[in-house]
Amino acid sequence: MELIRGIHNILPAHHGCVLTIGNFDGVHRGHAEVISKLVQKARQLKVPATLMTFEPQPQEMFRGENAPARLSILRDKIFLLEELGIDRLVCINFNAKFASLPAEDFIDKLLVESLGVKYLVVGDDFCFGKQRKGNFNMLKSAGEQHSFAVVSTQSFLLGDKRVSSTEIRDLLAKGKMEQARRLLGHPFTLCGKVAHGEKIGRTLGFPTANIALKRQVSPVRGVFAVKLYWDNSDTYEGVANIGFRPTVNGQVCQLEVHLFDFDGDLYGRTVEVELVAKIRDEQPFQSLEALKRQINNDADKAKALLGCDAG
Ligand SMILES: Cc1cc2nc3c(=O)[nH]c(=O)nc-3n(C[C@H](O)[C@H](O)[C@H](O)COP(=O)(O)O)c2cc1C
Ligand SMILES: Nc1ncnc2c1ncn2[C@@H]1O[C@H](COP(=O)(O)OP(=O)(O)O)[C@@H](O)[C@H]1O
Repeated sequence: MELIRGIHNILPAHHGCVLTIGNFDGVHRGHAEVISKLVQKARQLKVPATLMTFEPQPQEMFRGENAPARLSILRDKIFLLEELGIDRLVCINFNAKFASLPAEDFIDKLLVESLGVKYLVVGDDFCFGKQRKGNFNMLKSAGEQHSFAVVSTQSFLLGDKRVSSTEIRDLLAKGKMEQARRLLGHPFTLCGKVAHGEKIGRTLGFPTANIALKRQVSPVRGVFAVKLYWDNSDTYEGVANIGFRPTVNGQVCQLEVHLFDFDGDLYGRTVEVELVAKIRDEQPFQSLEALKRQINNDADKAKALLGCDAG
């Protein structure tokens, strides 16, 4: 998959594509359905299947910390979109300048002149351009004028439930990991770099890799059975806490993972943590001793949930 970062990197050679536009947060089963149709059309028209997305996500630019917690960071999206057969990802830096681009310019300059769209798939509630004046009907008439088809995505249902990023966030917040996984079509993971912490973990007998979530707000909190891996590593199993660590007066929300059969050095490594099942909510403890006893318990539960050997 080719990654094009920023409008200025769209070259004349990129003219001609089938396109879909959106956040694709989580790259869930509804997204996968849209992408599969797009890829089919691309193969038929012999042009690249192209997806336009925004970084940060528009709500993050407009609402800052009040934006909903993300299901996937760009790195995860790239991986998942590539697996689904997207040939080109156009990632637009969503800043005040881009947000003020008039809807007509978005269509004429970007979609028609630069990208040479042959077929466009968007939700029929898709709004774009300055003051969000651009809409589906406007795209439809531009399509008639420049001879490209504009089709709307259908809601993808699992059972009687519409698969949406909001629904998945709700399931995750309630700790319903298996249901969330079903709607996502893949496990929910958090990704980040292992940083130095306060070195308390090892004194408790539970070294914990502290994984900085940077600006990512986690849609989940609490204690989980997890799997952890990086690049082409083996998969390690463990138990993790995501929260503020009230017992040691933590100030920022942090992901901490203790791995069961590991005694290496993880500092500086970018790791992916799959949250398999929730064990409990985070809570304050009277002493580190009490916390240690609880973590022991959590580790046993995690081992049972992951199907590891007891002990
Ligand atoms: C499985 C697990 C469960 C945890 N649960 C809690 C908890 O309920 N409350 C809390 O304050 N800290 C909890 N912690 C976080 C510990 O406070 C933290 O790992 C410890 O302070 C070590 O910090 P350090 O890695 O910076 O040395 C938990 C950690 C793990 C690994
Ligand atoms: N079983 C293990 N699980 C997690 N981290 C481990 C393990 N064994 C060794 N480590 C290493 O120890 C570090 C965590 O030790 P800890 O005392 O909690 O220090 P810190 O406060 O810096 O996280 C990890 O970042 C990792 O490099």
